[in-house]
Amino acid sequence: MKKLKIAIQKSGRLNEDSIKILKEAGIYIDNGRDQLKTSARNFPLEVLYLRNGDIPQYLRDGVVDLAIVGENLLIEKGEDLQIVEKLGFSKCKVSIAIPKGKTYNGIQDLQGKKIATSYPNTVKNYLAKQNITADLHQISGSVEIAPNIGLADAIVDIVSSGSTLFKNNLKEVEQILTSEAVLAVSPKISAEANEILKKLQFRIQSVLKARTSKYILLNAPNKNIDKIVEILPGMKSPTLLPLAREGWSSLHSVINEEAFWEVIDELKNNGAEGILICPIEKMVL
Ligand SMILES: Nc1ncnc2c1ncn2[C@@H]1O[C@H](COP(=O)(O)OP(=O)(O)OP(=O)(O)O)[C@@H](O)[C@H]1O
Ligand SMILES: O=P(O)(O)OC[C@H]1O[C@H](OP(=O)(O)OP(=O)(O)O)[C@H](O)[C@@H]1O
Ligand SMILES: [Mg+2]
Repeated sequence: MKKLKIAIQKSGRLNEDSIKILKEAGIYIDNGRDQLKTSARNFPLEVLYLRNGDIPQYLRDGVVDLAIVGENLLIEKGEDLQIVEKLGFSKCKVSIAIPKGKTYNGIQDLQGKKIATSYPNTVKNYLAKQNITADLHQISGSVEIAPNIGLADAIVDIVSSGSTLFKNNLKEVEQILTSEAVLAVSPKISAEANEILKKLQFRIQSVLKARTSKYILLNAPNKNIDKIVEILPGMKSPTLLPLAREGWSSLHSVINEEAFWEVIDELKNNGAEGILICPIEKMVL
């Protein structure tokens, strides 16, 4: 039987969450500590554990059909590759940072300066748009140390919590882009593999939808039901069940987690009681 070939990062920031999202989609694979290639037990999927940085080329060559990769890396060296799904984890920024003590009046301050980065194309394109030319030094890691050892005036690197910048006495002055883990597809994917991809994508979408949604149950006086239905975002027709208590109903619905706390207050102000919020494992639309 034909299998879909997926690349996931062998080790690093993307590895664990990549395996987790497949697992939540009901696809079980080994973690790749010893093997570089494995097959899913219950889905036509072959998994190759690769370096994040090598993945764009493997996609381009058709060595793998798809991959879970950092969006920022596709911007750096895979702009020709198609993203079919944003996966919502490994969120970060790619930013310009300079020593804390230095003043910064704008991008023109970087004209002719030395910039250390692992993402030269991203930096070049960003600066070119603003008519700035700088002296780029490509290094593959520990970029934040560069200004402290006299290698550069500024750096461009990934920022998440900001703690690496802080520890190295640097401050963020420009945000170039935001990134998250994405599912990217090879331009050489076969029709047969594409059919399996559609099935995988459907499962992943169910997982992602469930991750951002909560199931809500509450009791409310019948006279306030219309108002409460109005408050609950996104649900046109919630389930209503009569309670043994005269004049009251139980209302069930699905709400988006982000809107959640604001709505809870409004619900309480409108007489809602016994509010339960439950996680949803899968959401099939
Ligand atoms: N601190 C972070 N917080 C959130 N996401 C991050 C962070 N650092 C990196 N990422 C994201 O995870 C991806 C992988 O980063 P990681 O540092 O694990 O590997 P890498 O150095 O890009 O690659 P390789 O696997 O080739 O060694 C990055 O492209 C970025 O999208
Ligand atoms: O803002 P923060 O939360 O501190 O995260 C940012 C840091 O995380 C990444 O490095 P990583 O830890 O992946 O190490 P690496 O350089 O070996 O890839 C990135 O290159 C930054 O250095
Ligand atoms: Mg890293």
